[in-house]
Amino acid sequence: MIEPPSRTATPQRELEPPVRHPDAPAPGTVLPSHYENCVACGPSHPTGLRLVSTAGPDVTITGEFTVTRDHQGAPGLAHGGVLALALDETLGGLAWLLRKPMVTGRLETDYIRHVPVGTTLSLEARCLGFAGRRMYAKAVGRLSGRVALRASAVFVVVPPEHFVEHGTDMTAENVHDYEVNP
Ligand SMILES: CCCCC/C=C\C/C=C\C/C=C\C/C=C\CCCC(=O)SCCNC(=O)CCNC(=O)[C@H](O)C(C)(C)COP(=O)(O)OP(=O)(O)OC[C@H]1O[C@@H](n2cnc3c(N)ncnc32)[C@H](O)[C@@H]1OP(=O)(O)O
Repeated sequence: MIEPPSRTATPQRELEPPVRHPDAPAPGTVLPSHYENCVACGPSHPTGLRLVSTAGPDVTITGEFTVTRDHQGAPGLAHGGVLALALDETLGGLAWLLRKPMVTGRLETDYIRHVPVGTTLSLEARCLGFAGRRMYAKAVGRLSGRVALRASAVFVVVPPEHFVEHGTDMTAENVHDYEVNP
């Protein structure tokens, strides 16, 4: 089956420019984990990435995580799926600045350099803009300044009820809290 053009992470038309929400955390603010058991950012997850994100200027986010033995694919090297997780989380963090609930629709990843256990990956995500409910964004991951990963993504804006309907541990009440006081 041929995929419709809207499914690629490359915008097919001019995008609405992204607008940083007036209540977005100031640049330099370290963002709290959005869920304590999140495999990417949750402090309670026993083997998660414990990725820490920071608000950047405009509609950008930076993130950092240190690769441990829990994140291996080949011995001593990070698993590609784990690296995609780190990119997904950093890109998803753009929701803090846009203040819109959204889910990953598509994530295209280029693996450029291997990422060894013990190294710290520095990530950066930037919102390119919107086409209707679709949010387009790019991310890059660096090791000591050298590009190791690149990603392009489409996130889809969803109503807050999405997380109540499809998740567990979510009630209309705490989704509301999450929205107004994330
Ligand atoms: C709750 C309030 C929050 C407020 C926010 C405030 C603060 C933020 C706080 C915390 C957030 C911080 C950090 C987040 C960190 C990490 C985030 C991780 C994110 C994930 O890890 S999340 C899990 C993986 N993710 C899924 O579990 C999605 C499963 N999936 C679905 O739930 C549906 O599939 C859905 C909803 C995607 C669409 O379903 P739907 O029925 O609502 O809409 P529909 O199909 O009509 O698509 C509408 C338009 O999106 C286009 N579109 C759809 N799919 C596309 C695709 N794949 N590629 C390109 N474009 C796509 C269509 O082409 C159409 O575009 P158009 O209208 O222009 O034609």
